[in-house]
Amino acid sequence: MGTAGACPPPPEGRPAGAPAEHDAWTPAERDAMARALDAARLGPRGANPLVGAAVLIDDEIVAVGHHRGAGTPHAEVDAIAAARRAGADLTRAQLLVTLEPCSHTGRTPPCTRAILEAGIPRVIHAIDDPNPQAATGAHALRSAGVEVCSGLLAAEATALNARWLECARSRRPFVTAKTAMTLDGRIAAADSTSQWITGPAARAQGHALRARVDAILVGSGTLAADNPRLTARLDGEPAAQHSAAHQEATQQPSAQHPTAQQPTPHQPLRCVMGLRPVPATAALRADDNWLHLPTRDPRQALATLADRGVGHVLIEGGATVLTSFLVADLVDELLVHLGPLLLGAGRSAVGDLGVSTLADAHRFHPDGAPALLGEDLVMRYIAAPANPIPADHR
Ligand SMILES: NC(=O)C1=CN([C@@H]2O[C@H](COP(=O)(O)OP(=O)(O)OC[C@H]3O[C@@H](n4cnc5c(N)ncnc54)[C@H](OP(=O)(O)O)[C@@H]3O)[C@@H](O)[C@H]2O)C=CC1
Ligand SMILES: Nc1c(N[C@@H]2O[C@H](COP(=O)(O)O)[C@@H](O)[C@H]2O)[nH]c(=O)[nH]c1=O
Repeated sequence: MGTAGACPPPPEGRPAGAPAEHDAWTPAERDAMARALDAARLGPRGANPLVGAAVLIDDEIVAVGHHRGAGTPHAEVDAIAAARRAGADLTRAQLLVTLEPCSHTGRTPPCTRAILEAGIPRVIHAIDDPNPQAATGAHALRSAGVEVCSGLLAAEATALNARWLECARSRRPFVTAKTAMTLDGRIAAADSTSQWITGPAARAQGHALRARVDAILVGSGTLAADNPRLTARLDGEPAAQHSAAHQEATQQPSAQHPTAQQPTPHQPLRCVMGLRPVPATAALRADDNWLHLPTRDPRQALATLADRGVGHVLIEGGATVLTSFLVADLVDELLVHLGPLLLGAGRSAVGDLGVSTLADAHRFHPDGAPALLGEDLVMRYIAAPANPIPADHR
């Protein structure tokens, strides 16, 4: 546990998420927060932030936990459970967590309750929670007699969730864009055929993603060309060659569920964006869980989705719609599924971004290792906060 006086001043008055590093943290506290950040990275991107936690007793990390996505235990609860399994005496522990513990009941009970029930006397969180519903956690813990400090590795914690924090600030859904392209960057042949560029294993991962987002969006061009169903289905073969971390992050269907064409329990809201009316015969009208967004403005589309309670939307294309979200810097996460074929002509995955010189390129950072699913390469990228260009690429 940190020495008396090592706790930085209470964070009141500091804007949510603002870094406030302090030089009085012990090396063990720093190590534990670094482990919590590493654990956080294992979680899936989306409507929820990436959060990790570590339990420290006598300068020893006795347990680490992280959040695995909506509806699953929060990082604090995960770490506390792991500490209990290890037989740790939590009344002597400090809990280090990358985001302020929540004090509200969402899909899971408040983390403050779990901390108080465990009898943990000291909590260090890296950054404050910008969600007004959850942001009273530090106050609630202090009121109950827990010592609460914040600001340790705050810059790293802010960077980890930069795009999520931006979504929270601007009250818009987190945007994942997925595109299945050929080796020469085409998403459809000259005659508009595109099914299928990627194989069953990569498509199965696409369906697993559909099954965890709140909404899926395509443009009216894709609707006209493909008449897609846009449902989440466990079709395709289970993937054989990808890491456990990748499997967890994407909630890849396991080898035990190779069922063909079976709808998953959660279905996303199926959305089509564009001014054209949605034909009465469109497959996505199969039930009421669909929405026409009669706009070409991506911000307008996201505002409408936010009003409908959508926290995570998947943009599946086509190129025109994807380009409009990229131009507006509204793609937080980009998934590229690369099929081993060449077309030489046809629809490019991305249209004109208004970039005329390399220095203005939209840059993304790899988010985990690429995975080979069947014969397709699946790559995950995260957008930089404001697409800064690394110095060595200038
Ligand atoms: N391989 C893959 O991963 C995918 C491939 N595809 C393929 O892509 C092709 C379709 O791509 P694309 O033609 O680009 O179609 P889009 O699906 O991007 O739809 C474009 C249409 O959407 C409307 N629209 C919505 N927002 C905007 C905007 N910001 N600016 C301009 N128009 C907008 C316009 O129609 P309106 O007049 O209604 O406003 C426009 O014509 C098909 O061949 C399909 O098979 C599609 C998805 C994924
Ligand atoms: N062509 C292509 C994809 N295309 C996407 O899948 C949609 C069809 O969805 P559904 O009708 O529900 O099966 C299509 O309109 C487009 O959004 N996806 C991929 O993973 N790989 C591919 O090669």
